[in-house]
Amino acid sequence: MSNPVYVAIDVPRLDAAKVLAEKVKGHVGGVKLGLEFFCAHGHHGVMELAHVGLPIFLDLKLHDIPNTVAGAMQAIHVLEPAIVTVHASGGRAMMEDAKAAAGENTKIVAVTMLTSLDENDLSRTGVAGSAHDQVMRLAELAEAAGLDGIVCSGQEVGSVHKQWKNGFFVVPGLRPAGSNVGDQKRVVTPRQARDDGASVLVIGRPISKAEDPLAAARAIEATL
Ligand SMILES: O=c1ccn([C@@H]2O[C@H](COP(=O)(O)O)[C@@H](O)[C@H]2O)c(=O)[nH]1
Repeated sequence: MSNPVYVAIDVPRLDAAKVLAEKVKGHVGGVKLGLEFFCAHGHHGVMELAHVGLPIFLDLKLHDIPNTVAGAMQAIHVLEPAIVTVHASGGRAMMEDAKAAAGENTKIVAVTMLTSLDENDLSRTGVAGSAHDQVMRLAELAEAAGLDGIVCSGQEVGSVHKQWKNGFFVVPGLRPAGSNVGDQKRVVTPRQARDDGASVLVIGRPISKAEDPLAAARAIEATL
């Protein structure tokens, strides 16, 4: 089985991003580039990181009207990302148009409820009910829109996996036992997420901020 860990490269400098990716590349399965990286370095930065030779996950969390999101998908087509994110709350038409505009080798996955949110945060946005129910509802919408899968926390991935048997599930908010959770609220260990059916494990600071990122990536790989 290939390594399910995608290392989140949330660092502002391109040279530091390349050094980190090169350092850990033997112990992760892919590289996740998000808003911080893409806003700073754009297409050029993604092409530079592609030289590392690992699949690229563009975590852009697109959320706009369908026509605009489809245009953004077409604009990143040339980068041949393995995975791209959109927000499920953008609605079914937006997700359908995103999928239609994507390259056939790119998986489109919908962010359901950010792992930095809990039920209090959800209720402040006007949504009553549990995180679990919100994730299940948006997963159903994403599946109906023809997406490949969703992003959810490890606390929900087991239930979603039972409902959507061949879905592709991206799980961030992962922390090796005893490590600092930071701004994440719905957290599990990488091993638990994998056992519950995660397809991709997104891990950022536990590797990127470790004193020795290579040792951290190796230690996480050994738990899987
Ligand atoms: O719900 C979500 C969606 C995306 N993310 C992204 O994953 C990484 C997690 O980084 P850590 O340092 O391991 O917390 C980060 O790039 C987020 O933008 C998420 O955390 N939760």
